[in-house]
Amino acid sequence: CESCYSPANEVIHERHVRRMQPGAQDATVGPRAPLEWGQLNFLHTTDTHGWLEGHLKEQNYGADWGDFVSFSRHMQQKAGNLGVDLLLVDTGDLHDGNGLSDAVSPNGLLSNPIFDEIEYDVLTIGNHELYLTDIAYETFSNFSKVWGTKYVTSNVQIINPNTGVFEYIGNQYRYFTTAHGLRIMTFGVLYDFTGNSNVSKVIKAATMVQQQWFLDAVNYDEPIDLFLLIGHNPVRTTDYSNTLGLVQKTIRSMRPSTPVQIFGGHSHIRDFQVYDESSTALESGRYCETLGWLSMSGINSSTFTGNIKPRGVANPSRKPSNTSTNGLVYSRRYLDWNRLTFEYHATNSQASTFDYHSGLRVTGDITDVRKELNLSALYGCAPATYCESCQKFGAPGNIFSLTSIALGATVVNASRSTVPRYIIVNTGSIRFDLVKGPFTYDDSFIVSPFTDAFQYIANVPYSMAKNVINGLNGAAVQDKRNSAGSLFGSMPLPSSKDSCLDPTLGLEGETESDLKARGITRRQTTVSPGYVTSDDFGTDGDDTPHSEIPSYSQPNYAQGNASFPTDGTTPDVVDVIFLDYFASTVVSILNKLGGTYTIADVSYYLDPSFTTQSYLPAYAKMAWQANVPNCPVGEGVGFSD
Ligand SMILES: Nc1ccn([C@@H]2O[C@H](COP(=O)(O)O)[C@@H](O)[C@H]2O)c(=O)n1
Ligand SMILES: [Zn+2]
Ligand SMILES: [Zn+2]
Repeated sequence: CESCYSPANEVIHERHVRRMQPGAQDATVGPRAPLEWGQLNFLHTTDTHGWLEGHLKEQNYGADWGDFVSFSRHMQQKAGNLGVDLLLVDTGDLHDGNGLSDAVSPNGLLSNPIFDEIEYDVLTIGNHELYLTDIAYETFSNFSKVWGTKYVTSNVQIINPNTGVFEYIGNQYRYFTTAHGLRIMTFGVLYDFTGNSNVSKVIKAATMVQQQWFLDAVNYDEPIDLFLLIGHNPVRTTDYSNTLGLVQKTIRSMRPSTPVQIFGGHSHIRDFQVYDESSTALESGRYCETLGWLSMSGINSSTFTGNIKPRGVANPSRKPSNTSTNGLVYSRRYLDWNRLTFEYHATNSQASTFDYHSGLRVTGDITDVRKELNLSALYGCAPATYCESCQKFGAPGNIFSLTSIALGATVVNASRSTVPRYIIVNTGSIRFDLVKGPFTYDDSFIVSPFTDAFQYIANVPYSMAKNVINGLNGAAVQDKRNSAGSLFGSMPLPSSKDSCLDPTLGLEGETESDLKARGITRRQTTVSPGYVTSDDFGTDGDDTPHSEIPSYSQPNYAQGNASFPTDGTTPDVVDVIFLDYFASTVVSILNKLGGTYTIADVSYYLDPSFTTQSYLPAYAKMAWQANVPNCPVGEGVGFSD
């Protein structure tokens, strides 16, 4: 940057450099309109998966957690000024997807304290807090203690290591009164997850809704103005993982007219569903790409002291259905996670600049942790971009074309290197696109964060082995994929100057003619590719309009191979290599194909320290290191440290 550096404002400089990416457009379309503020308002995050540094390679999602700290403080201040309530909600999955959370053991050790800088009112647990025992205990011993009564895990327990007895990781429910007097009962419900390690227990929703404590909480002896049902749980009731519908129905059967406001996650999409005339549900994407906004008015409460229709701002106006007569009205919005968006919606909070000291400090903490973990260390320079879903499976730019080559080249047991082999991974193990240009230590977690190890069954008859991949892809699915965005379609946003709004952006409530009166004619704007969401309220939920990114469905499993004869002949037997994550599924597929295998036939193909986190770095060192001196940093890529 030309002007922002001085030793005294190193943090601003660092962040500014991170945003001044080559190739930035002159102008692009920002938020479409100011937010509608109601009696009760929510900001919602979910499935952050450690992306607190923001998207360093996509300015469209380029804000970091420090920017979110400043934004949330502005919104709290604004809520106070308007005389309304604002609640901050998170619905889990804090790890597995970024170096900031995953380059330490246990995951989250350094990123959770950064995450904790947001003043959440209620939070709940995700499945990624429960796969591994050390992470489950980090969540129980540290995270849940930081959040106390605000951490609500209504159906998740863990063995207390001191007593040996199962207890709730957080609280079963939270009953609280808002700043303006609304009385709220909160439940936090994880979907019926079964992949947890054996120290935790996920009580099925169908069981939970029959438990006496739950029935007592719904029939609480204090008045309830609204049920706040949060869950790491897709909101769409047709999603096979959804159990929020059952919980909502149970509450509704006992409380016919009390509003139930639902926040979900896990399927990584933007979504909003109307459940009934006083229940709606919002899901706010993934990976710090989306900040969810929901506002509502018309809640009946004898103790509410605030404004039902705050003045000087737009108000929610949508009824859940055309025939609703109960007076409840709603608005929902999916905000793109960038400074332009945050600065636009933070206006009029009476603060003269956007950045709070607390926000700048958090940005500085992120920079420090990135340095400490050496996250920008380079493995190699990727010659092209490989995407998860923007290209057909099998296309050269599809990431599973790359993994197929990388697996063949790196998953090699020296003592069996001449035995032909198939190497199979679940496509859900890949979490993000791999971008042309520098492939860093951080990127290795972004693309393939899990620590699933390579197992195998030796000498499987070729006639059987060649059909395993099809069997897996046709077999009952234990895996789930849901990808909502793609780097392929992302475009950088213009950098908005620190502490200074883009002058072409209107202030809240300003029309085009107001702008003209201030001498501002907007520059030609460009709609960038990104989220195009359709939900129960229609197609106006995306705060920033985008053009649609192509999205192709992918199979659940993909494979590479190596050491097959090159003369066109077929081998008699091959090694079938797969991840321990789905070993039992492979055994059952082989048996369906005529085998008589048991899990005792499965052993490690490589040392279990070589995992799904290892093979892409190994491949990058092998194939992409020579490109490093000429690496095109100009592909929207820059380093923050
Ligand atoms: N060891 C693991 C754990 C999970 N996965 C993949 O992640 C998916 C769940 O992720 P969410 O963010 O949606 O909760 C799961 O379905 C697997 O695809 C994995 O590969 N290895
Ligand atoms: Zn997730
Ligand atoms: Zn999840």
